[in-house]
Amino acid sequence: IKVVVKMEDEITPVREQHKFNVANLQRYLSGKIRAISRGQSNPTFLLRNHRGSWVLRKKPPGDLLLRAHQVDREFRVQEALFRIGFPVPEPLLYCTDVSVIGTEFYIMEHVQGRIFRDLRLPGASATERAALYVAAIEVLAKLHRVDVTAVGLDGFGKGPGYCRRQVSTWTKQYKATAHRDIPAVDRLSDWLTNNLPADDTETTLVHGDFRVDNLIFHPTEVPAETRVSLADGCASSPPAPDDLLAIYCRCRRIPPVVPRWNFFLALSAFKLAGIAQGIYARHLLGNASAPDAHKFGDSVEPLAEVGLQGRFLGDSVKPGGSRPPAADPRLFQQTPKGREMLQKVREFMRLHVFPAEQVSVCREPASTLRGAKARAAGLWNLFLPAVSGLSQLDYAHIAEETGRCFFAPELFNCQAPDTGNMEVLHMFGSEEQKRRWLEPLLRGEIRSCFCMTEPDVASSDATNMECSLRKDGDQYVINGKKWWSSGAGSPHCKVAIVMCRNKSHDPTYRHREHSMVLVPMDTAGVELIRPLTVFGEDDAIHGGHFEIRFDDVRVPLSNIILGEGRGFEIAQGRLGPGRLHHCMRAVGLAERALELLCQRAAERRTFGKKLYQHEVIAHWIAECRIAIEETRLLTLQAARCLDVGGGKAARKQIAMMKVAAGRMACEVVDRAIQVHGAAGVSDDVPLARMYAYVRTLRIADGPDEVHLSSIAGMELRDQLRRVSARL
Ligand SMILES: Cc1cc2nc3c(=O)[nH]c(=O)nc-3n(C[C@H](O)[C@H](O)[C@H](O)COP(=O)(O)OP(=O)(O)OC[C@H]3O[C@@H](n4cnc5c(N)ncnc54)[C@H](O)[C@@H]3O)c2cc1C
Repeated sequence: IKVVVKMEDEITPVREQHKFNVANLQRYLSGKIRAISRGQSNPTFLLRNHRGSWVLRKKPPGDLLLRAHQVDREFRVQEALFRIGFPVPEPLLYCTDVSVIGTEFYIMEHVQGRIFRDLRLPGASATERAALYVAAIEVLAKLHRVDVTAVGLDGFGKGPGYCRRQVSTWTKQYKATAHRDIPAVDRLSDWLTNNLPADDTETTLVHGDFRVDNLIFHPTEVPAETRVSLADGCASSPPAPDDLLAIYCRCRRIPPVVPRWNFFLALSAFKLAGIAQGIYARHLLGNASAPDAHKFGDSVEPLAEVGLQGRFLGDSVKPGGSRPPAADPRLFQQTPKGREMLQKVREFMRLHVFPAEQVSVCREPASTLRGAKARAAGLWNLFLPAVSGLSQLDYAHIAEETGRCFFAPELFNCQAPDTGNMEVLHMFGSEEQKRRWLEPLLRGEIRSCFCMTEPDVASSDATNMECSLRKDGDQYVINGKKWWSSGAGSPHCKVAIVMCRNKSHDPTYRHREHSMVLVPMDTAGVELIRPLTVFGEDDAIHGGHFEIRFDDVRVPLSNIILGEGRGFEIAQGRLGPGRLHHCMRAVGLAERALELLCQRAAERRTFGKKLYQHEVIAHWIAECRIAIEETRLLTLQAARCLDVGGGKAARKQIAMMKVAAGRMACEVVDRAIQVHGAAGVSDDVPLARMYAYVRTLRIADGPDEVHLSSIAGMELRDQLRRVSARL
């Protein structure tokens, strides 16, 4: 991200009133920069020749507002910031000789990148959008952290009293340009004057017009440090104001409290009203640069009204301080598209899924017909942000809904392990691998399985995996045994992603010995040995969990995903979203179990009372509700972290959610079973099957104990970092 003065995205002819003497400029620049002038439509100009391009910034022509357009100050600050590595374009020269082009000007590096004129950041994905907003806030905080004295700007500003000066300057500027009486502006000015913060002593560098469209973002990337630092902030898309404040405070290393927030909101609106009035006045004088300057006159009064509203907001806010972000339901709002899809999924479940479930209590396999209906309704592959356009947070709400019935995810082509495998292929697959496997998976034409766990080694430590990988000419040869390969028994399962190992005997290579390889299920040497049961049941709804032998299985070298030794990297990418989907489904399942519990407690009588009238049962109901809400918030928080910071940044939240969801769902279903008495363990209600499923959650995708150890490790690391940051 680079903080720069504004430039138009498109080069347009120089406006008549902005034209200057190009020959003079060329003469002046010869020996300094060789540049050819190509005008732009505002006081910032692109200079280009065969060697490169530069940017010229000058004062606008005509009578100017008091203390506005001080390009000499801009240049000086930019120089100071550039010296300390702050992301501004390199300032190159300043010309005070007004005879050259009519005003003072300076020239700086031309930075290439993305400028978003539309603050909704069209073209950026939901994840990227949130990250870009957060990056902007981080840069702002970084600017405010600059030590003015240390960068040589001591004495530059006027020191303490910033708020008082701001109110007075903007009042004067507004009055100098006002074309009619607007009482709201006067009232706002009076309120600000009479309500200045008592402690108005802080001095920092202030960018007078810090907005997203005054920033240049990297052409393609979001800064790596931004993605990582989002882990704690967990902003959504676009991030909520409280989130941005929390991130700002953290980056400035100040307590998460913003005193007199209402004053600053009102001041911002007042300044905007003043700016709008200034632009309109320049339009009346005929030297406005904005093409729609004539419209600004109409926005002055509404802006002042907004400022007056701002007075009534809380006197101070504590982003992430007075209340944890997770407690604010706005943090987990879906995008409009996400809400629309959730509604559609709910309606689909009501019309096509729940009625089918009653035919054969949660056991009816997903019918092709219902799957086709879901697909026709556009409810297909919703789990994959790149395909569905939904964020993880959007999909988390949908996964909760589909979690209420065992076979529902399959109807929407959102069933594990295919979802994780599709994610792997989408993120890491070659074009050929995508064409051959991802596309038919996305169309729902084939199924897949994921072969990581092995019978002979403790697989919760993935470095133990033994299944071997050996190169032989233009082929890989795989030998080993896997088990718990879910879905492998389905007749539609056509491909396995197999975690294999190329042993190096060097302990430093432990995490670089494993690779993931695509193995078509019909390859010679792949043998399904036996299906495994879960609590004695075959659990065959998605094709069963199989033990598989790989005996001299040969595949082309091009079947490796990402490259040799990249298995762990892929596993990290795969497991984040997959775990999130499991957990949100567990929340939906727990909701369903609580529903059944309450129905039973309300209709069954023992010892002269309805079950719920026994206090112990009433308390169970309350405890289940609390546990579900807690887990949902934790899970949605993990979804937001994933959206904003990616899998690496969301690791701790994902691990916490994974442990909490399995435990919570087991507890809720167990209580529902208890309330049902013997019926609870029968097939008349889906609770026994629900229990079997949620109990496996505490083992599958890594047992609770392993996650607890890694949460503790990350927590200790974070705590120690905080301590060292304070020192
Ligand atoms: C229903 C179901 C579906 C599955 N689907 C798949 C699939 O599709 N593909 C696949 O590859 N695998 C699958 N698995 C396997 C699952 O991922 C593994 O069972 C899991 O990773 C644990 O490995 P393990 O069974 O070898 O347990 P082990 O590694 O032998 O661990 C046994 C126990 O040791 C304890 N333990 C382990 N490490 C620690 C520690 N650091 N601290 C304290 N205690 C510890 C834990 O209590 C753990 O439960 C599935 C499992 C189930 C139940």
